[in-house]
Amino acid sequence: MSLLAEDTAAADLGLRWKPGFRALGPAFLTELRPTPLPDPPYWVGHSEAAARLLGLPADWRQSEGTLAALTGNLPVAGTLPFATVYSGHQFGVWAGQLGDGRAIMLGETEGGLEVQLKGAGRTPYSRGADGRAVLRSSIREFLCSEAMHGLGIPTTRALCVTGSDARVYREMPETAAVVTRVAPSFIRFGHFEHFSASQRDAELRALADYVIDRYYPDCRSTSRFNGNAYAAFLEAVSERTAALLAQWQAVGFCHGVMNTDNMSILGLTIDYGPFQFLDGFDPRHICNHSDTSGRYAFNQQPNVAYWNLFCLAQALLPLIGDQEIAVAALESYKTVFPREFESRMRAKLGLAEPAEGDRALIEGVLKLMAAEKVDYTIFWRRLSQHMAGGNAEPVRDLFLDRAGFDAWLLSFSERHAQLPRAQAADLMLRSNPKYVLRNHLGQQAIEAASQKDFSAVATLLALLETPFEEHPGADAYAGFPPDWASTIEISCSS
Ligand SMILES: Nc1ncnc2c1ncn2[C@@H]1O[C@H](COP(=O)(O)OP(=O)(O)OP(=O)(O)O)[C@@H](O)[C@H]1O
Ligand SMILES: [Mg+2]
Repeated sequence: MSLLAEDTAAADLGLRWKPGFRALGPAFLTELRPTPLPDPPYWVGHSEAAARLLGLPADWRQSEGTLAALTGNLPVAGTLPFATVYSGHQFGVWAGQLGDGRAIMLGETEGGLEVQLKGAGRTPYSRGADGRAVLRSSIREFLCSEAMHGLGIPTTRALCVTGSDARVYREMPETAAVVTRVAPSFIRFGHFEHFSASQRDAELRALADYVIDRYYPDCRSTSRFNGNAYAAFLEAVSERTAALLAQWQAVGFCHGVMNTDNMSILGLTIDYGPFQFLDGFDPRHICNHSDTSGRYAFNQQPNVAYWNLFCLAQALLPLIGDQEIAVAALESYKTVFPREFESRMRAKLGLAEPAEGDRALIEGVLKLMAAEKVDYTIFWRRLSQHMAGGNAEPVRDLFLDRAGFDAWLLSFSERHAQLPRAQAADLMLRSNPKYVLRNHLGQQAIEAASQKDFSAVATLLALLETPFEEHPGADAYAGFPPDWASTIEISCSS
């Protein structure tokens, strides 16, 4: 019997729904409803861009029941919510079954977007935890999802955050919040690992076929790997992941929890927990306070992604059928990542076309920055402004080693000597954001929101949606982090 059969009231979001992932059947998910929060919900933040993406009506927040429905307090008309099962490797160790312990899928829209409520209550996969998310981590996830999109980086999106005064206990009492997330698919490497590790080959095949048919149809007609569609799929995921990692490294984004259950099969950034945009450039920066060994340090990320892809390859092995082919399907990661990374870094340097010596130019400036932990975002933006006609002094001022910087700047200028400066400046200003979601900015918005002032969430969102624009009057959001920023400790607790 339908879970909705007994509903007397449901909110109509004005969306049409289709079975999507749910059609895979009960081996993959458990149907259940979100658990209502005891205290009335309120809006904390919302993204009109995500609303347009979903095809919501212009007055979507005004329609009756929407706030309650997106907090999990009222069913959404036409949906049969569920939680999915996955497993994964956490911090390099097999963790066994995990699953959506607090993310509940409402369903998939006719437009092909899945909608999830993160923090909407316990599921059979909660493993003793409370199924909730706290306000601070929900604001961070909401803002960063939309910020990544603004930066042009593939990501799950966030429609809104709703809050409630309901208590949630972490290290201390906090309040609950729910993020409405949106993505073409929330399937992770861990979904494949789950069925492979438990030797359920039929389910593994059904899942792979579903993902290939929906998201990687070209793999069916591959001429590579003796026409092995599963190997072609693995290669395609490797390449998307490589391209994603290149973007993370170029923008200075540290994910913090690159477990295989937090790796999207579509190459999207997923699970915004202890992430951080670098302040000073420190390649070994560890953003997750719980990551004591530095497994997920900034400069480890490309290798970790490859390690995670290896886990995916292992999971797909029963389908691929040949170890050598599986390993071969991972190979392109090693060429796509450096190629994409160099291309992104060249764009940051205003270089549309490659030339010999570019790698040295990139490595040279990163080395100088690392030596003095120069602010990563500010450096690139000031360099862009210099290219756009500004004086070199503001860039120079970032370095104590003036001679070292001057030598680099000379080779940079020589590289640009024959190139049109306006075009280079334009490329740089489109590649080097002025605004990123630094920890302290998120923290200020969180502190205001916890006093029920949600204006800072909205202000930050507006800047982060178009981070390459100047936004006159908002320079305070583009400055150096205050001293207290380095004392912010963000851990897995969320
Ligand atoms: N408060 C909680 N209640 C129930 N399950 C939780 C809770 N926090 C984390 N989990 C579960 O623990 C596992 C690992 O958590 P992790 O922090 O990677 O994910 P998450 O932030 O909950 O969600 P997602 O990856 O969907 O963004 C997942 O199975 C997750 O659902
Ligand atoms: Mg997760």
